[in-house]
Amino acid sequence: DPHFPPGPRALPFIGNLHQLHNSASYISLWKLSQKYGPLMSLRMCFEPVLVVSSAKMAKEIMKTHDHIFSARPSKLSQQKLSYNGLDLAFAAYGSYWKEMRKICKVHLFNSNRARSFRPIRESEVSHMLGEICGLVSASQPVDITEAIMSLANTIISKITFGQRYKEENSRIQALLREAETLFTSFYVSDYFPLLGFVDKLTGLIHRLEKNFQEFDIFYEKIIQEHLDYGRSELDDHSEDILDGLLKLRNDPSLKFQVTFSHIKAVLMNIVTGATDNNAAAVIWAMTFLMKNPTKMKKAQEEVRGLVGNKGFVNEDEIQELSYMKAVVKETMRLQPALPIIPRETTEDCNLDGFKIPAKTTVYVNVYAIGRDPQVWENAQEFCPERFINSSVDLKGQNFELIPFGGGRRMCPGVSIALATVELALANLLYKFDWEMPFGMSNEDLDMEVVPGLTMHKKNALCLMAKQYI
Ligand code: HEM
Repeated sequence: DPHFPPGPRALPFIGNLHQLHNSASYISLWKLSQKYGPLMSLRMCFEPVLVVSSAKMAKEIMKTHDHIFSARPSKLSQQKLSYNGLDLAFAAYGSYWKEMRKICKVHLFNSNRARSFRPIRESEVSHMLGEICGLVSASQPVDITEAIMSLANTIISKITFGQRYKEENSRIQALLREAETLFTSFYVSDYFPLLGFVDKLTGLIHRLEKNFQEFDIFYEKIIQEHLDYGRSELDDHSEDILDGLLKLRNDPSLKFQVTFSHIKAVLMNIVTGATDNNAAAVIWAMTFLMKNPTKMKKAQEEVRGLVGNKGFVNEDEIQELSYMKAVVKETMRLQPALPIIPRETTEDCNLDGFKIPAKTTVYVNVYAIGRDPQVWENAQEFCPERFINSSVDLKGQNFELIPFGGGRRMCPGVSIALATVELALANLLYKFDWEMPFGMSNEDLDMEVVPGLTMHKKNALCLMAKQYI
């Protein structure tokens, strides 16, 4: 059809399932887009899918036609784990989502609140540095992956629930891993409703139900603890996100009554959306810097020059570290934590001369856009310098760099995320000199990715540290 963007041939029945649904689909789609162009059509079984792979087209759908491209495809696993779309991330686009988004923006993710978590971030980063110092004294290697995952977890759980998960930590970790797998599994019922029994036979439905129930018990317990202790009346503790959500239950100005299910659904978004993405950014940044020792040195000189012998980089100082911030942007350009953003059209739309029908699934390939040779010089190279004296930022206005998405559905947690990522990275660079473990060179460092929702480094990043200060 000449009205439709071009694309690779679809197979009978499954369509382009093999290209769209595999552990590195962002890479296979990026390669296909080099042949078929920045707007490409495929089929997921019988459903049409539009893949967007250039900054110019991302701007068309996230700015010019944002109101048409702001729905999300509705899939079984997401609906189940989001209490049937009572959350923000998977809610159907419409008045409910708008109100929920407003509530979250005003009450949960505003910049005042992001700032109020500063003491939590600073004390947890400091705690992590202490642990690493312990390993240094014992001449032990540092598992950066583990250190950063544990940091991201603790910070998000303290921000959200006001406490660590404590004894539940490993159980919550396992639940999160399982949720990630369930989010990215292929459900026959999503594409062939009449064959839904297949998902029962494979055990997926049972696993989904179990994961949902276990998370539900966990949220319920934490909610009860918050209510029982009358915590919100204690003035010596800063309000966590759950306190903020609980207060909304009796707010007459809201367009709907906030129930425990709404609250649990939003908690799910934060727990699954925030922790891993934050951690991945720091781990990849350290990996890139280890592979590029001159850039590592430059980043370390910047932070050490600024902070001197004070011993810790605080959040005011972070704002001065333009090279370190450029390292974060460059990392997110090359290894965006969420390489593909799913959207769906709500109406027919003309796009670049093509007709895109309503209810088309849209995949914005953030990974491909970050490597678009039309906008990025030496696109494959890790070069933070490209962001020095550049106005390109991560706030969703520069469509060549959209690791947090853009438009009305953009990530609302961007300030909370960057605050954690930058503080952790700056302190790792300031406090230690990093080397490969004995007998290894930086060429042995791989960039392999684990299949899943977040683009995680597959093999743990283990390094030797020498204390600088
Ligand atoms: C480095 C860390 C993070 C990255 C890379 C990231 C990335 C993203 C992306 C790409 C989207 C989809 C945006 C779109 O459709 O245009 C998104 C949505 C979302 N993110 Fe994040 N995120 C991060 C951290 C966080 C944090 C810390 C929170 C909460 C505290 C959060 C909460 C959400 C929510 C609730 C949505 C759904 C918004 C909606 O559909 O209206 N994220 N995120």
